[in-house]
Amino acid sequence: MKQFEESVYRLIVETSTNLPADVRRAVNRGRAAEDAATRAGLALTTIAQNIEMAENEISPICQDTGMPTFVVHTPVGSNQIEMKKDIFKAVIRATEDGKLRPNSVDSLTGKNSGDNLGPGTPVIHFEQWEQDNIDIRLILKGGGCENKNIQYSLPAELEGLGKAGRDLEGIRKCILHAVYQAQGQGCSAGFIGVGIGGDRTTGYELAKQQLFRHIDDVNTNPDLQKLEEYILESANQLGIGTMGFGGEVTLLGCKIGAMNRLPASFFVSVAYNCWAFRRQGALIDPDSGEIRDWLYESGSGISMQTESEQEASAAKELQKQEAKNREIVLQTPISEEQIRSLKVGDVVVIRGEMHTGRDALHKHLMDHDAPLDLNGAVIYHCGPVMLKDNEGWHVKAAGPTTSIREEPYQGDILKKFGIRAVIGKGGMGPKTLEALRDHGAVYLNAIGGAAQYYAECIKNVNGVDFMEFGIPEAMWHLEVDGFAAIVTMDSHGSSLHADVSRDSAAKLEQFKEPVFV
Ligand SMILES: O=C(O)C[C@H](O)C(=O)O
Ligand code: SF4
Repeated sequence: MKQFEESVYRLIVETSTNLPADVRRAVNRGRAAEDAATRAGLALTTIAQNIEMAENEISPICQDTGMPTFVVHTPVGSNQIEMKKDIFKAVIRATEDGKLRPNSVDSLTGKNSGDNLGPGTPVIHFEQWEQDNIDIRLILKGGGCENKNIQYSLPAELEGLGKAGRDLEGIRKCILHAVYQAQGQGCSAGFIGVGIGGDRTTGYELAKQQLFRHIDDVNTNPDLQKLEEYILESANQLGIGTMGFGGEVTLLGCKIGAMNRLPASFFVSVAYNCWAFRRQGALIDPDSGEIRDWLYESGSGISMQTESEQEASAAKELQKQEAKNREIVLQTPISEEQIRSLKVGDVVVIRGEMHTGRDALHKHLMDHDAPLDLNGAVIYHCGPVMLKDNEGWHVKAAGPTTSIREEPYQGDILKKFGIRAVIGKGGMGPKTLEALRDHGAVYLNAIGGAAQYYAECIKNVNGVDFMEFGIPEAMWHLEVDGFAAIVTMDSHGSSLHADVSRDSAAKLEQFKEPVFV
């Protein structure tokens, strides 16, 4: 099995950088259903562009390359111990090459192992089968969407939907509720895998197995097939939209599986996956270790440009120009006056220096000084993929992370350091909104997962602090130009996120009445 490690390496690179054909088609269907001139339409255009950039650059589609999870079927008699060693080696190499972000963090000390290895990471499931090939599949599911997974124990009382019993009706309500509670925070438009039954562990496992199904397959169980179709259609009426901006496209795929349960338990487990639905697989020759075939059609043949974009390049230029005219340039450091002139819906373009900061930094800044003056500064909720060579650090991928995690800290930190803008995704809560109003600051929503798109706006890495927090959590000082984002929370008390959340809660109630009786 000389080639096995190389084959696993190729599988990792392909998974991280080239979104497969079925996922691309689903995103394209979403684009066709959304009005291109809306905020959600704009977000989908950026997503489409980012998918092609990642493929061309052979760089991560999203900076969060997730929890590498391998599912391997091996012929009887294959040496799984050797395979595991090769998988580890391939993971280390892919991390060194910037195809995976170092994502394995000690839960007690916070120390990043730096190479994606550590207790419990990567995840590898082996299973024997009576076939000649090795079937190895990989999913890279990021942390933001993982945080939106949810498990229901029936019977339950669900917000907006009322009683959910131990039947298809109850299951239906749980799944709709799962999409609703994710809002835009898991980088909608998303895909969901649902596991009905099992125990708390196997229920989630079943849900994640569903994510390995082809998006266009048809469930062999007619009840579940109907439910899948119903959910896809109904979830898209919730009005959450891409990135939670509101709109027609909230869900791109729904796959449901069922297994037996204990008499006392009835779990419905939902695994939420962002649009950056990265999974691939290969059939491998058990003697040579070479790849015989890919298990999911490659995305390379599927263009992410709409027909009109391909045809009308002149019109596109005009559109671009118009968009440029509407944009507001924010040069850092930003004044309070400039911030006060902004309102929800404005598109801004940032020029100058911004500083990354996420969980570790926010906690630290609560009771420490900042390493530099942050008056008028922009904080970017981002954990980039970075590589170092003789010339210094380079950004390989740098999209936003879910901002709501910083809700306990953000308001205090804004005021303490005089920060004027926070960039992230998914929005923040009432405490931050109040601080934005009191202090004069804005929240800017960038497009989650568009890691190549934003990396291109970063012109220089000016420096870094807190490397001891690990690459994703360090405070990177980045020189940017043309970094576009949308004001979704302003300094006058308005929040697009609060509006969409309220509207979708009202829409959810429309699904209260029985459907499958
Ligand atoms: O960790 C990250 O970079 C992003 C994360 O996947 C998120 O969605 O918040
Ligand atoms: S940032 Fe968004 S696209 Fe990237 S892993 Fe997190 S949820 Fe997925």
